Amino acid sequence: MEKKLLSVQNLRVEFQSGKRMVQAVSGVSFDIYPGECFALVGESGCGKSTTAMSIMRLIRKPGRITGGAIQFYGGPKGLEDKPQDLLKLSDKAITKVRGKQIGMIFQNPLDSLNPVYTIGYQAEEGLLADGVPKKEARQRVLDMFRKVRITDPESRLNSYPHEISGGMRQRVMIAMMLCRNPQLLIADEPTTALDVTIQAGIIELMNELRAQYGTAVLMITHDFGIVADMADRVGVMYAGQLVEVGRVEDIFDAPMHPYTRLLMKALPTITKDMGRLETIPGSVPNLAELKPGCHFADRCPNATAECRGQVPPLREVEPGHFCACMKVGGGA
Ligand SMILES: Nc1ncnc2c1ncn2[C@@H]1O[C@H](COP(=O)(O)OP(=O)(O)OP(=O)(O)O)[C@@H](O)[C@H]1O
Repeated sequence: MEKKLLSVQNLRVEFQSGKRMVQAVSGVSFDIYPGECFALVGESGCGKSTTAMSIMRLIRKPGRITGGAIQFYGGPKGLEDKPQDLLKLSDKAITKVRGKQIGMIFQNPLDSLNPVYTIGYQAEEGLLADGVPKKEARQRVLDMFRKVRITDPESRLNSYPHEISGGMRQRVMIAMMLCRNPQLLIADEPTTALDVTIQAGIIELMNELRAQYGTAVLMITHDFGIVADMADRVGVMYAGQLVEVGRVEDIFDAPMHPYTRLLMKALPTITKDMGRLETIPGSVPNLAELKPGCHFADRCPNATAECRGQVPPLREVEPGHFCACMKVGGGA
């Protein structure tokens, strides 16, 4: 069996909202293999970012990880046989994993960059923390700036974050993360804030770098176009749960879950040659008031009484293709 890099097991995260608990992530499990791109997709509020932030242990109050394990097999010298559970690491130990072994880029790079320090200083900081000598750190940053095609990289080192464009800032972030040679890069909607043409360049760049460095990517997106361009496998999230997981070609050719099918029909990138755009009737349930049974039942064209009885488990319906629906593959 292929070795895993990361295994998220039955992750649960909740947020306290006044007196109520919002179940942002309810029992999510998935694996990421070395070098692959796994995409988490779903409508806004379904728990994608919360899942990603849990891996980095960046959930802050009023949020709390209430259950599960996040087994990480990455080590300083490559894959380890015995994983470490990121949820059990001390604060000091997780700080060493963050950035060095698992990097993360966000929708808005300005949230991660400090406005008062130059880009060069910030990019070198991580490498210096890894014990790389100053001169070598500068050279590595410069080499990576060239790789991500930052124009005039030497003078960019002395620029402040607000002095460069949004697309260039995202290139800087990618360079900053990849120069530390992480085994996993988490990218949370990295191109959503950018113009379409700039978006395409960033996706192309990420694909190139992934091929070159063998970095696995967890891509968080609501855009199936990006999934098609980048992902090897996809996990579709709905109301804090994974409802379908499979290879990208299987999900595109034969989506199994009614939510995945409706989500794909509702996307302009998928339907542009097929005519009318459809919308998914109803709205995402309130995560503080989840009813028993399948969370999609109220919006599902196929739902019957049995769907409201219990949450359908994610089952392997075909090799490598998992679905959580009572009506698919002979029920629960
Ligand atoms: N700091 C917070 N306080 C309270 N609730 C939160 C907080 N952060 C997230 N949530 C709730 O957790 C749920 C999942 O949010 P999350 O941001 O993970 O979803 P998402 O799929 O990434 O959506 P988006 O694409 O809009 O970021 C939502 O119901 C959201 O309201």
